[in-house]
Amino acid sequence: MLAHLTIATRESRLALWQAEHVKALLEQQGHSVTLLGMTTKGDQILDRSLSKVGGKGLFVKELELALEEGRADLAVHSLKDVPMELPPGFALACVMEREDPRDAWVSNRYASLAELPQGGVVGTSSLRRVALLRALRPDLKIEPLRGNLDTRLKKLDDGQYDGIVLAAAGLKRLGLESRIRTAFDTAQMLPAAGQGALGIEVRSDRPDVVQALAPLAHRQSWLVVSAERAVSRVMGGSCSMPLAAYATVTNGILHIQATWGDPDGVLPLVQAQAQGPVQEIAQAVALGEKVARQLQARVPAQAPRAD
Ligand SMILES: NCc1[nH]cc(CCC(=O)O)c1CC(=O)O
Repeated sequence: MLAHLTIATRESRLALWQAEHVKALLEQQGHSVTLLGMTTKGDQILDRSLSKVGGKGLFVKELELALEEGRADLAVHSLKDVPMELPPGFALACVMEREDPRDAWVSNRYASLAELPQGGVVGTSSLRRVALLRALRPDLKIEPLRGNLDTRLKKLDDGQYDGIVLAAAGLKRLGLESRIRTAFDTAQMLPAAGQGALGIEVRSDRPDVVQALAPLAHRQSWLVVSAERAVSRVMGGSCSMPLAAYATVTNGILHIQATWGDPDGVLPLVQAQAQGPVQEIAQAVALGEKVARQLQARVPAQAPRAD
């Protein structure tokens, strides 16, 4: 059944690109689609790190309100920004084909992190990136960097940093791939759960919208991000914890790796991995949970837990 659908979206250039992308795909299916742009708290608060002001949920609450009030039918999110547990009444209707999941080194001075001299200044506010960078290069000076992609690139170009780390997916979507000097190996900079994938949120009582979205779902991407998000969920994954989780599927076997970092940067990184056959989402989730339990068993008892 064809429908008129309204997409709630943030108004950053990346969020609008993603919403337009979904709009075009739904129009190809014969639906008519309009966008409803809105600003979220996460877009407004730029002077503090997300982990201090309330976490990932800050980017999705306003959009959920629009769904709840019937002003919109679906919300398009970078899955990385979507909390592990959605509030009651909401569901992830679909996960779309994943873009490049890697982190990218962006710099006007150095072609790679390896070329950066001792004590170089790197910009990032992601606790995961901070923990992984510290493990790779304990000499670096890591400075906070927030804002949307254009803001972050502007701050780099103003000369405040020798280099910054951004998700390759966002740069590629905005036609800024040329800014990527090197894409980090996933083994070196393990991506965040869901990085590079888009998720579409709906109200749980809208099977009609879920049905309209079915052709946009990408099965393999859904499997891998389900495993990754299970790691975060078990670990209590708020963004006040440096946590990386990355899964791939080859010949029906899902392989997942995860890394836990100490928020205070004192304890060494803890790593775990698992693999197994996957046909159903539940199997992917079980592998993610297994990796999370391995991590938990290896995190030193005195480690501060995220609150
Ligand atoms: N936290 C912000 C955010 N959310 C999604 C992306 C990039 C695109 C994606 O991962 O889908 C970014 C920017 C970044 O981390 O550099």
